[in-house]
Amino acid sequence: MVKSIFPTLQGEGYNTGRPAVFCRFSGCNLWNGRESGRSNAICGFCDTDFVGTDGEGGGRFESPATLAAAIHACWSFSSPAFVVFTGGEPTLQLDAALIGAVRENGAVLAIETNGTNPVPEGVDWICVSPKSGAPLRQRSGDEIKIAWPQSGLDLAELERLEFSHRFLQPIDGPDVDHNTAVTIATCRDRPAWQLSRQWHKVLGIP
Ligand SMILES: C[S@@+](CC[C@H](N)C(=O)[O-])C[C@H]1O[C@@H](n2cnc3c(N)ncnc32)[C@H](O)[C@@H]1O
Ligand SMILES: Nc1nc2[nH]cc(C(=O)O)c2c(=O)[nH]1
Ligand code: SF4
Ligand SMILES: [Mg+2]
Repeated sequence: MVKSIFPTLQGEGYNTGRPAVFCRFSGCNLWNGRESGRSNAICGFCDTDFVGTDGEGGGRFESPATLAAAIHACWSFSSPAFVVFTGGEPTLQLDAALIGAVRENGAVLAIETNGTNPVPEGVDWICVSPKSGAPLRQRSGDEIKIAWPQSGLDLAELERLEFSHRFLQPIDGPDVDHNTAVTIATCRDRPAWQLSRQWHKVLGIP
């Protein structure tokens, strides 16, 4: 099930500013997506509506080929598409068949995952965003990008994992100004980490 498929610029982390097609899967294993469930959720600060299939380009796709075609229809250039799988939690649905179907057109594939499940082979860019209280099974990748601050996450321990780039991203919401100040201070204390801003929110793009 897919909540939405849309072209935009990657707004976060290492690939900030890069044109991309986002495929947002429905559903997550750390929150049911309903406001009433937020206080009991393992991940309680999520900024995303990933319930159902009612977003732009969303739906139930009958095969990997039809979903791949819908994704590629959002990329109107001759250069290979840059496709970001997100959600919700994309590892609950992204499998070898879909990876194969999307790659067939020479696309570069990226994933935004909470790391609770290993990412399948064939994804070119892995961004892991660990969540306090959830198991971390995908322990290597291209970038680790932590919504910050989160008590219960140990940055010294996370620095030892094999990621090429490390980001802290202020948690958006009612405390965003405070969280931004805390995140700036944490980066200044621990230079292994770089600040990630959610630029799509600043720019008013999806
Ligand atoms: C909506 S999640 C979907 C992918 C996956 N479930 C995950 O958590 O990585 C995409 C990214 O947004 C981050 N994020 C979610 N809510 C946020 C918030 N309120 N402020 C800042 N970043 C947030 C996540 O940590 C993750 O890096
Ligand atoms: N522009 C843009 N960049 C993003 N990077 C990660 C996002 C996500 O929700 O996974 C996201 C998003 O929702 N929009
Ligand atoms: S794990 Fe990701 S999609 Fe799930 S609730 Fe947390 S931020 Fe949202
Ligand atoms: Mg988002």
